[in-house]
Amino acid sequence: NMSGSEMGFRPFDPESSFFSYPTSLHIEEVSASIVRSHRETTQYRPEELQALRWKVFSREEIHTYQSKSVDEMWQHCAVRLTDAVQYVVEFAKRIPGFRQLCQNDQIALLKSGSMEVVLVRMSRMFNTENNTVFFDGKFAGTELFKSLSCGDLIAAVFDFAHNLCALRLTEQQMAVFTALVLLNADRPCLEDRERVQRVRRDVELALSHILLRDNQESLLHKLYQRVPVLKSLCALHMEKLRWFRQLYPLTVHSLFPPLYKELFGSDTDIQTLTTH
Ligand SMILES: CC(C)CCC(=O)N[C@H](Cc1ccc(NC(=O)CCc2ccc(Cl)cc2)cc1)C(=O)N1CCC(C)CC1
Repeated sequence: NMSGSEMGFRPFDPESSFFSYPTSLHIEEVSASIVRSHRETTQYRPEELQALRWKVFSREEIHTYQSKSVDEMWQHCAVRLTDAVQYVVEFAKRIPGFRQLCQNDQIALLKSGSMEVVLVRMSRMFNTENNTVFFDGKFAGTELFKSLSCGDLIAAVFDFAHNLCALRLTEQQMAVFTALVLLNADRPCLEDRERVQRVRRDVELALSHILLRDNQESLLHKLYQRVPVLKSLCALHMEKLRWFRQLYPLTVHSLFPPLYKELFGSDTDIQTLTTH
């Protein structure tokens, strides 16, 4: 008969790292709690978006958007963007371990990660059949955003949403993936990277556990491959925003939502993020 160690049992050794390794029950709890937070903070459930799928803007409605001035349309999108970011902030606060990070690190992770999560979540409201994204209650094609005059950015946003949508992530996979996007220990200005890494480790295990259970381990590699594209898309957003702010400083200063400036502006005073 096989000896104890051959059968995979280890002698009890409280000093070994084995006992700090989270149990699969703990990992189940982490993924269940992240999926619940995701459901509570995504504004629309998949079945609702499915039902709205073919509500597209009429030619007249598209024309109305296209006749807006550049700064008017930017302001309109900034409000929508801030709205989406607000829900991501709520989601982050409910990720197990996030609230235990120091305030500085919570803000640093949100400043650098919330836009990325908005862009990942956008793939949930993308219709790959007619290349439209959900906006203002209906589905819109790229032509609707013409007056933003940043066609390259809009094309990149639609491309990214299309490719991610094609992976057909389940809500659970999306929930845990977006938690991983936020819990990035390599972000700038973090005070306690090891702490972020520890919180991240359980979420990494949760994602592998979910993909293994769904028999979709190949998805892990595909998701990690999308991360650099996500980063470049955010960088493009920031670049365009700097371009816009140079052209319309007053609009950004007085008409953009405060949260927007805190998150994407350079000024560090972050009141809205931490209070609500
Ligand atoms: C009801 C919820 C389920 C929908 C949640 C949701 O994800 N909404 C997004 C948020 C959003 C908004 C704008 C962008 N980017 C741009 O418009 C590029 C130019 C730009 C950059 C910066 C500023 Cl300040 C202003 C304009 C990205 C994402 C949304 O409203 N969208 C999707 C993407 C298109 C391009 C615009 C409309």
